[in-house]
Amino acid sequence: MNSQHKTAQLTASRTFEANLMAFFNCAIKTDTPIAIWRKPTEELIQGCCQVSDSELNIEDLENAPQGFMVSPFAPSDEPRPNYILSDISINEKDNAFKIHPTLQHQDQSLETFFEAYLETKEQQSFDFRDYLHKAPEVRYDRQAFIDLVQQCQDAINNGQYQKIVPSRREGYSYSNNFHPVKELFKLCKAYKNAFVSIVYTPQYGLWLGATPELLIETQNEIFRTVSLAGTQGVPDDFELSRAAWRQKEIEEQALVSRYIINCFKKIRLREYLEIGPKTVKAGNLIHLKTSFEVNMKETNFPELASTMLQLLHPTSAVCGMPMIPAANFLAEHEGYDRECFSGYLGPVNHGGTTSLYVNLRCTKLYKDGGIIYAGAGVTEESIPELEWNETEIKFRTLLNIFENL
Ligand SMILES: C=C(O[C@@H]1C=C(C(=O)O)C=C[C@H]1O)C(=O)O
Repeated sequence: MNSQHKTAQLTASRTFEANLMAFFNCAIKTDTPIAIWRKPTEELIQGCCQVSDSELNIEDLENAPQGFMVSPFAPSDEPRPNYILSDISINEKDNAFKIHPTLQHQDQSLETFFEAYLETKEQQSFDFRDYLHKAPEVRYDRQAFIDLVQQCQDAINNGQYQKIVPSRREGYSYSNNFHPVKELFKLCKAYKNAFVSIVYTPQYGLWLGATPELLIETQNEIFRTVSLAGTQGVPDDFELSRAAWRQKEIEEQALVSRYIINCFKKIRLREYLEIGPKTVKAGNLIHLKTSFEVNMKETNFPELASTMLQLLHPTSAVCGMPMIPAANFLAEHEGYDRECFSGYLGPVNHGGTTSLYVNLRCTKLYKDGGIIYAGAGVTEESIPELEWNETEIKFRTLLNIFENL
């Protein structure tokens, strides 16, 4: 049977959630890079995996093949693979696997994947945990984070920095019926304005998240980015018109906006639309957000996305200002490797659109539990205990959903 007929058979008469779960399980079992995502304000859940074995490092977004980009926070000396090709894809609307045309004739990897899929689908006892590594031990240490915030402030007061964004991580255990795909469906329902995703690659492991922060988007000739900072925890029924911000948050967010404008200046881009700052709700939190929009055709910047990606990441929303000294400060003092937390990820060249998000409100999943990550922007006005509280409420964005079975 050829793969096309087989894939039609594979998905017939099963719900999308069941197909997606089997797709995910099969990818984990066969160590195949996979991404599943839902964009903010959209309903459509989509997934893709790469069965061909090229390891790609893509910098040129404009000419990239359809796929999913995932990149860690810290730069590396060697180019690392950062791409999952869309060899096999599925979406909620069609509920059927699609095979990328370039693969139709090179079927061995497809055959192998779909055989494993059929086998996994029937395997009642399948447990994704069996294929993951054990979690590193992470000590709960409130004082260590408070001391780190204090160190950031001392450095800021010495005049070298305007802002530093320290972060921390914490371990948690799963309930028995925890499954990443089930959690993704719950996150999609709870957080309409978030980019919700699962990513697995042999190199970076398994990540699940619901981020409020767009890094860059291109949709036909329109380029977008945002500056997002300032955080307050709010109840479910909070009305945005009641939001009040302290000078600290207003300045902290303005700094991120200035950073973006400076990047535009560096490349002599003068025409952009700036909207905000506005208060936006992201789950249990509110933030200040300014949106920037550029018409790439009118300004004659067809490769703006690739250029801005190089200039923007890591923004002063997740690293600090000035960027390189702040990144060095964090590498020296933060005490752990952020891996994909506060890196970026998202679909590239799907129907003329590329959308990359900052990987926040995310967790790495292991055999015996998860590790959750959060950071907080520190300026000279920060109160260390409040920055600790901010990381605690940021953890709740995901943990409230996981616990609410
Ligand atoms: C670093 C994080 O968030 C960033 C920092 C924020 C802040 O300091 O207020 C707000 C949104 C994000 O840009 C995180 O969520 O872990």
